[in-house]
Amino acid sequence: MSVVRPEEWQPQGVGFLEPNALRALRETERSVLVAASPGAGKTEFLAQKAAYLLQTGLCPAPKRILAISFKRDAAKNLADRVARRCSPEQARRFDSYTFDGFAKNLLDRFRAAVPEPYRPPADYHIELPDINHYRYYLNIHNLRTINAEQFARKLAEARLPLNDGGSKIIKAIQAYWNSQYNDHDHVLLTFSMINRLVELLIRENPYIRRALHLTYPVVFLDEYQDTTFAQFELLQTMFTGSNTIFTAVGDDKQRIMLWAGAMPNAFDKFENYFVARRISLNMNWRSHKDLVQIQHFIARRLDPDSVSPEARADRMSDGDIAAIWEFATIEEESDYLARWIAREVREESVEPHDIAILVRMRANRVEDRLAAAFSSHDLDLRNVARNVGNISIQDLLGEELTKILLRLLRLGATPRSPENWNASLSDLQHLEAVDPADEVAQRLLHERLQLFVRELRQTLDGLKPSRKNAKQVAIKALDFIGTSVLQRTFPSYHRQADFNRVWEGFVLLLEKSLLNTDSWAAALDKFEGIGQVPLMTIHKSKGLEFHTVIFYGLDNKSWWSLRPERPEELHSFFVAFTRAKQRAFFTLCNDSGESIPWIEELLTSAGAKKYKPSL
Ligand SMILES: Nc1ncnc2c1ncn2[C@@H]1O[C@H](COP(=O)(O)OP(=O)(O)OP(=O)(O)O)[C@@H](O)[C@H]1O
Repeated sequence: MSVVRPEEWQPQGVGFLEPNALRALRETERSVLVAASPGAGKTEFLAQKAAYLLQTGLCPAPKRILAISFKRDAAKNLADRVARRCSPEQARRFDSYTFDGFAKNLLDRFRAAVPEPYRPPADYHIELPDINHYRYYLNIHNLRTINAEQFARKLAEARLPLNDGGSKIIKAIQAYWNSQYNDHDHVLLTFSMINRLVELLIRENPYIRRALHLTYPVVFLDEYQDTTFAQFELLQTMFTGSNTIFTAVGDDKQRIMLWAGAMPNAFDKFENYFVARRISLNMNWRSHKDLVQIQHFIARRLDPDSVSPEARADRMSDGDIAAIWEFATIEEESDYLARWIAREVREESVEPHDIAILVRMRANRVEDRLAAAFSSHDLDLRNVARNVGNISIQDLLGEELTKILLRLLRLGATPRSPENWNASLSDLQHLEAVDPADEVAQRLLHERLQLFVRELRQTLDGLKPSRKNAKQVAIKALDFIGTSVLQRTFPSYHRQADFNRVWEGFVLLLEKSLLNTDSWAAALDKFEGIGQVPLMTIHKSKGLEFHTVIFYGLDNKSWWSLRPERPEELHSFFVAFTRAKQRAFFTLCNDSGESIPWIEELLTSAGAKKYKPSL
């Protein structure tokens, strides 16, 4: 693999990077904190910096880059961007994880080294509790005087081992750990407990620490503004004393996880601890000038010092770009949205998956409300938070197993697909650990894939694309790859229960996608959400972007917490608004609640209109 000289390296796949982005990219001696507004290209910058370090040999093999994002699909998005810009061998040295995924991976690999009495059995179960879980626990254990939110926060932050003679809350936390470990055949761990276990494991184990230092000279942190105290502490425990250089990107105005323990002073902490250089980006590549102007008006409410970014995208539509749509009834609202989206798809050629419906909470309820009207206009609504088995659709799509099997199925379902062919070949090389320079082995791999694709095409040609045939087809693809090969290659599938969760979700979603579908190719599109209108909470929309965003429910009941005295809610509002490339609309329905005057005033002063729409 040829190495590019650093001074000759050029940005990959984009025209150019702004001077500050280049400065931050070439800074490899010191940690950097890149602070910038929505759409400034922070995630893209990380992908470019990864390409720079990998292609110039500044991060030489076998050393790797560790990238940590907040959500599974953000980690996937970043890994995909790097894969598009680098050779497969280079891209494989880019480890893109979520915080939770990385911590769990370390726990599963080094579980035997976790000190007693905290060492969990290999078949521990993962629990995803909400606040009611803690309320219930405190209630039944007569600990009602302890506030559940405070308990959850402290549980996430308290260092292990817990001190026996500790305060009341520490004693309650110790009792909680005991109760989760009580039944040895059914030990239950939450991700915050896993974080604490791994922090203890690494603190106590200099060998693991050293291995981390040697493996990862470079660490990236995406959406850094929402890092929690426990996550930051884990990073400190892992990398203190190393030469690892950190690059964090984030936007203070998009901090939406304060309720979950995000550090309010995350940026200062980073600068001080890592002696980092702070660099700002000044462009907005996502949205056009008129929309950026409205965004900036809202941004100034969050931070009076915020600087107006330079908009780089073109405006593509003439009509309204931001408005509050008012409706009398839920039926009227659902009908209008369905008809409006259907018209946009038909007449303006906007793809259904490029029009997102965002909600503050309770996406399932909104899905129930909208589904009938949407289907009567031949629109499919995809609620990405819905679970298929025990995994959400959004998470499932970020899984390696999903990516590998989907590519194979696409090869079987479409006559020609060079992109999937190359990607599948590269998957096989990786899974079978074939040396790219070994021509004989490469040819054999090629022939194996060719044979399989021919067989799969024959199978699919003779098989009705129906729900009952989904599993048979999925098994065919899985058998070709081999369960044990996947489990050996990806640490997150080592435990059978983790593998099964993803595999079962894959089969269930394939079955679902085959309902009322007349071809295998169309079912795979449905599987990926192509041609469907996504519905998600603001939290799930972080880091994503859409041609048009429709925020559903700008009323005082659907968004009761949107009050001037709760700045973090305005942050959420800002995140929702800034997902739009071209237009952002808000619905207000009298059946659902009353208007929120201060936010309406903010929007209308920024340039948005308010009216009762009709088609
Ligand atoms: N240098 C560039 N040239 C052209 N397009 C770019 C460039 N940088 C980013 N983009 C595009 O701009 C959009 C926004 O980029 P990105 O998602 O990286 O922004 P971000 O700062 O991470 O946004 P947010 O904080 O809102 O999630 C993407 O579509 C990306 O492909």
